[in-house]
Amino acid sequence: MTADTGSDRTPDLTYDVVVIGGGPVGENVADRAGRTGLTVAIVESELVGGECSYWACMPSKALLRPGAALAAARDVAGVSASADLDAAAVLATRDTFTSDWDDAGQVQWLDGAGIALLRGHGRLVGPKLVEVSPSAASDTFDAPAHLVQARHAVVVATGSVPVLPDVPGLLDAGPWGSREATSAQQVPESLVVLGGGVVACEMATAYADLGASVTLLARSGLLRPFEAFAGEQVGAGLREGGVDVRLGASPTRVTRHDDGSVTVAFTDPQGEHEVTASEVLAATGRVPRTDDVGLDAVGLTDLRRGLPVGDDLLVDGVEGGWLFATGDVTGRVATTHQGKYQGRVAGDVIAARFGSPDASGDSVPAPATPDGRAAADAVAPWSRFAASADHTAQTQVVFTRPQVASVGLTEQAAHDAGLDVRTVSFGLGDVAGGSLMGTHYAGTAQLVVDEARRVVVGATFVGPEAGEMLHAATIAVVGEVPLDRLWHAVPAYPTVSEVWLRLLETYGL
Ligand SMILES: Cc1cc2nc3c(=O)[nH]c(=O)nc-3n(C[C@H](O)[C@H](O)[C@H](O)COP(=O)(O)OP(=O)(O)OC[C@H]3O[C@@H](n4cnc5c(N)ncnc54)[C@H](O)[C@@H]3O)c2cc1C
Ligand SMILES: NC(=O)c1ccc[n+]([C@@H]2O[C@H](COP(=O)([O-])OP(=O)(O)OC[C@H]3O[C@@H](n4cnc5c(N)ncnc54)[C@H](O)[C@@H]3O)[C@@H](O)[C@H]2O)c1
Repeated sequence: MTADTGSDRTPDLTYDVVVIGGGPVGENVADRAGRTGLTVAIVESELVGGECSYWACMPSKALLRPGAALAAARDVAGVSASADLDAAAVLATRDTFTSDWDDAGQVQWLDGAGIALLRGHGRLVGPKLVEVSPSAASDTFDAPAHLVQARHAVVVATGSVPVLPDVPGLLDAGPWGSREATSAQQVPESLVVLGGGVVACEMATAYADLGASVTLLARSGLLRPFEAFAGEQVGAGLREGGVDVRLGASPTRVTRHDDGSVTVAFTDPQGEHEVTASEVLAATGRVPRTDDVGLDAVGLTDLRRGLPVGDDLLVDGVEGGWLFATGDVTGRVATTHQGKYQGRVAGDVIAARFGSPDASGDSVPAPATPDGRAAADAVAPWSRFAASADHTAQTQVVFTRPQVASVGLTEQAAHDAGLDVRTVSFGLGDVAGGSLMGTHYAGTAQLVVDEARRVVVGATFVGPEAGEMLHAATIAVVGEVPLDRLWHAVPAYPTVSEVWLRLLETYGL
């Protein structure tokens, strides 16, 4: 069903700001943009809360936590943790985290925040004009399309979609994607995982914990964008958990059999092989969701790498400074927390530029370019109107066993950026706090230090619950805290954080 398009049609509805996509990022933009009295509507074609709430972050972590807790308990001498996981109970708990795929709670939150919800598929049909047509997933499927006018700004927060590799037979085999892996109601007896990235490593861990026999086929190494030692330690952890990890393994054909099982043929440095399992999961990456959002209607094409934005989250090359993009669709971040950070920045820029004077007294510099940007030097980096952390301080935690937690630049990325860096590392099991955590507690902490400024520009922690150690490093990187001052941040004894002291001593302090 389509509406007449174009600016000659009278809009059915008008809001100051229209956000296309009600995932975690769109919700954050809407919330912040409304702070100075602007009216805001979110257009959502599926569930308010997006991928993260129902098929990504929350359900996947609910599947992973029981195995991590059990492994930690088993490693403590004197604790009797002989029980296995109760897979049915784990799946049932996961269902509570997704509210049984019902978004009523999030809709209630939107209501409370005064944000209008327009259920349906949003598509730009001209500058500041969004057509909202019924989507198959919405209960208004028979309703007519609406034309919605945005007085000031439209924000695209449509997320990303998975990519299926061009392997003969894979599409016909009806593979699982991350949605099926995070929402499965039964644990398959065996599972082949294609990919060596974050989804592959997390889901291989979860399904091995739940009792499936898992084979992971990674084209190269594991967790490639991270420091190499992270992938190596996660690979060792997966093998210890019973996963058959094959590196350098490229799938060549996938065949679904009449009995429901599936065979994956692959090559690796040793030759040609086959593995047959109950199910196959394609965890081979995602791309920004820029299709069917009407971006061509405002002159934007070739968006395979995402919607290009500046640090103010305004989309490059659109006149008038009204089109913003945030989250996965920008291609510059791929996690919920970094997308929500962008959402806060975009929301603040919109609120300050178009709303009543901000209670905080901050104001965003006036537009100075045709695409509505402030002059290049007018917005201070690290002000709340610039997503500066996108460049040098992105954080991520991979919830494998061991966990991988990182912030900022890897050693290689720092070299590529022309920095003269030195790395120091220390074993997590070699500090008193670590030894108390468990008999086999181990892991690695590494800092990447910019020698010219003597500040930390990157950090990676690999170990049990390493994610909880990350924020100290994030503060050091964002705050550009000199090592000589970090020396005075005294870690409590006996905690694993004492590794900070050991790292600084190793550096030479
Ligand atoms: C298995 C898995 C696990 C993950 N785990 C983590 C994790 O632990 N931590 C983390 O930080 N990140 C994690 N991520 C990444 C995280 O899910 C994404 O970065 C995050 O969801 C991006 O948020 P978003 O709002 O940009 O997009 P999304 O969450 O994808 O939301 C976009 C929303 O827009 C809607 N939409 C799209 N197009 C339209 C349209 N034209 N009209 C109307 N509505 C539209 C969609 O229905 C959706 O609701 C994980 C990803 C996967 C796949
Ligand atoms: N904890 C978290 O923060 C978290 C968890 C899950 C996902 N995510 C995010 O979601 C996004 C998607 O994750 P993902 O794991 O799908 O993507 P990814 O980009 O992390 O990994 C994709 C993997 O698929 C492999 N691959 C790609 N094409 C292939 C082909 N033709 N044949 C064989 N292998 C192929 C790649 O080599 C890589 O190992 C990522 O950006 C990730 O950061 C984050």
